[in-house]
Amino acid sequence: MSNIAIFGAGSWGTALAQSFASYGHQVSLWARNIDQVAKMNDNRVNAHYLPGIRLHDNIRFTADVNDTVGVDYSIIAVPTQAQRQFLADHRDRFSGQEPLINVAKGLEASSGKRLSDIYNEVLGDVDQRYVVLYGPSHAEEVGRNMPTVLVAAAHDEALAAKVQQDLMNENLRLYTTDDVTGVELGGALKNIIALAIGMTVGLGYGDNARAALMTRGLAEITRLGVKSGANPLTFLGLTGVGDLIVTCTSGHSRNRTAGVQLGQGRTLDDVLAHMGMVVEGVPTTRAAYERAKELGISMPIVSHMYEVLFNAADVNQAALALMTRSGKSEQEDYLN
Ligand SMILES: NC(=O)C1=CN([C@@H]2O[C@H](COP(=O)(O)OP(=O)(O)OC[C@H]3O[C@@H](n4cnc5c(N)ncnc54)[C@H](OP(=O)(O)O)[C@@H]3O)[C@@H](O)[C@H]2O)C=CC1
Ligand SMILES: O=C(CO)COP(=O)(O)O
Repeated sequence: MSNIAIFGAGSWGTALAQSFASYGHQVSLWARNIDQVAKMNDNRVNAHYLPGIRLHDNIRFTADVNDTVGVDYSIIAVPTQAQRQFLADHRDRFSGQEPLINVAKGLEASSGKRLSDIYNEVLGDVDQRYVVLYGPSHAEEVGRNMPTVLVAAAHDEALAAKVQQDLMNENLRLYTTDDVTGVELGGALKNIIALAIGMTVGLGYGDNARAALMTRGLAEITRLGVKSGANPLTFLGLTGVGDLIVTCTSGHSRNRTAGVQLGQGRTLDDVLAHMGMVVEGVPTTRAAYERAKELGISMPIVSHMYEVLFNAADVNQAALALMTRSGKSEQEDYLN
């Protein structure tokens, strides 16, 4: 059994803590808010982020990152836009040898960068310690030990295999890959499509529109991914089509929920102010839009999402513009 530190006691960090603790691992769950730590200690529940679940006795709570030195694995579940600063603030804490497992899904809005790039920039070259653990997985289910299948991606295949061997349990199956780029892009970009799908729900569009958005969204994700050096097959896997399906179809999804509210006519500021949880697809839309421009890739859904989110474009007009693009060949258009 392993000693695991999890940084970020939002819904995902807490759910993973519960899953690992339930199967015998010792988990330290770090939150920045000392009052939240005290409440979790007293009540053994994360009332805001994962209500209704009694947290396992193998989890200890802390607000001190240095209280977690010497663990076998550090798992970082702080939202994407906060990770650069979080790592910089605690650079010494992360200067050890243990694997660093990132579970946040997104691209940095200010730079368009993937999280593996940010880790290397802030902590020095940590490619040999870096793992990304993604897949179709809502916290509300993982926290209740409902069957879930993820992918551990690492440049060092032996490290991915060690994570698989150490952390897999009967309700959390892990696959491995060395395609860090593909896994990071699939996990980040599906949130944009889930926002778009939510909008179609809010607008009263039908199942046909949603199936089309998922399929053509996957084409855009694959296009950006392949141009960035990813293996195209990764986008047919758990962290591509798998995560796209769960996020676009589940009532648990924060991105889809935000999209529904936007489709119903609420403003972005209002939706984000009342969500109470992170909506990664919003900043990632900005990042993906800029990356697509830099790389010269056509990403029409992402471009229209950018206009709707940040330039107050009308969502019905955006849908019409997508429907009336010039005719294309499906296969020829897939990677071009
Ligand atoms: N929820 C899910 O089902 C899944 C989420 N993910 C990914 O995990 C990541 C975290 O998401 P999730 O747990 O859902 O988010 P939540 O909104 O549930 O929680 C966010 C957590 O991050 C903390 N936080 C916010 N800003 C900072 C900061 N600057 N420094 C340190 N901590 C900070 C919050 O603390 P505070 O309360 O003090 O603000 C809170 O504990 C996201 O990238 C998401 O895409 C991946 C798979 C599944
Ligand atoms: O990544 C997720 C599911 O795999 C969570 O998606 P949301 O952030 O939209 O809830």
